[in-house]
Amino acid sequence: MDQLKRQAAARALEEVQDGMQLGLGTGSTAKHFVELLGERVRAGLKVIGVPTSEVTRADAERCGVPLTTLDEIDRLDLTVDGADEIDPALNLIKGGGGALLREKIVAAASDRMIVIADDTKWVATLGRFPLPVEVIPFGLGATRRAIEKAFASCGVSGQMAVRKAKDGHVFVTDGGHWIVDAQLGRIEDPARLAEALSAIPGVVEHGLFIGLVSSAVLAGGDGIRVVERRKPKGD
Ligand SMILES: O=C(CO)[C@H](O)[C@H](O)COP(=O)(O)O
Repeated sequence: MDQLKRQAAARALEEVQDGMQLGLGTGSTAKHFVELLGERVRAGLKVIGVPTSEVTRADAERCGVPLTTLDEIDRLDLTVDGADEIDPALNLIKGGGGALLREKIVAAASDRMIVIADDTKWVATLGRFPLPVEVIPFGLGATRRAIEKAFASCGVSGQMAVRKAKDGHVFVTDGGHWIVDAQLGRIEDPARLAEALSAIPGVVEHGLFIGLVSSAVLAGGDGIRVVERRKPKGD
């Protein structure tokens, strides 16, 4: 599986050109991309990256990839990131690694986003992977009830749990927030659900990435498949 992730990362690296400003994703697949990018940088490629998490920042620094922030620059040419699920419209569930907020800010600031994954992430309908919803700890009970209402209004329901870290304590995101993971099974209308969740005051962000991806690079036993989004981003 790790080999497939690296293959997908290597294919995405072919899209990187000298002088590009890049968004650097988070997770085990995105880590391969950062490592391979670092090899190219050490061989003379000139790029600058914006990391989507503190973990990716540390990886990029270790690999020698020069970094900047979205305060220093306005736009990114390309973001390369992983995903937990990818549907045929190239909508995603992200946030398994807990970096969904910065990942979405970076993706939204990018002209193009390439999602890289092994082909087990490809699904007909999003929802089997628990949907991460990043929340403010204050008033969590009220926020959870509002989330349940939003789910019901979109015809979905399922158990919700505050994410725990490996040490058993509540998982805290880079932004200091918590994550509620919702086991929904099937999300028939992810765009509608995304809108409903975004309207809740205690929800900082959610893991539905709608209309942000330009193309998906999927690595499987039969090789690499590149799926392009039908309409260019922004249209
Ligand atoms: O959204 C993410 C982190 O917030 C990751 O991209 C997603 O969890 C996929 O990770 P991996 O490549 O390790 O399977």
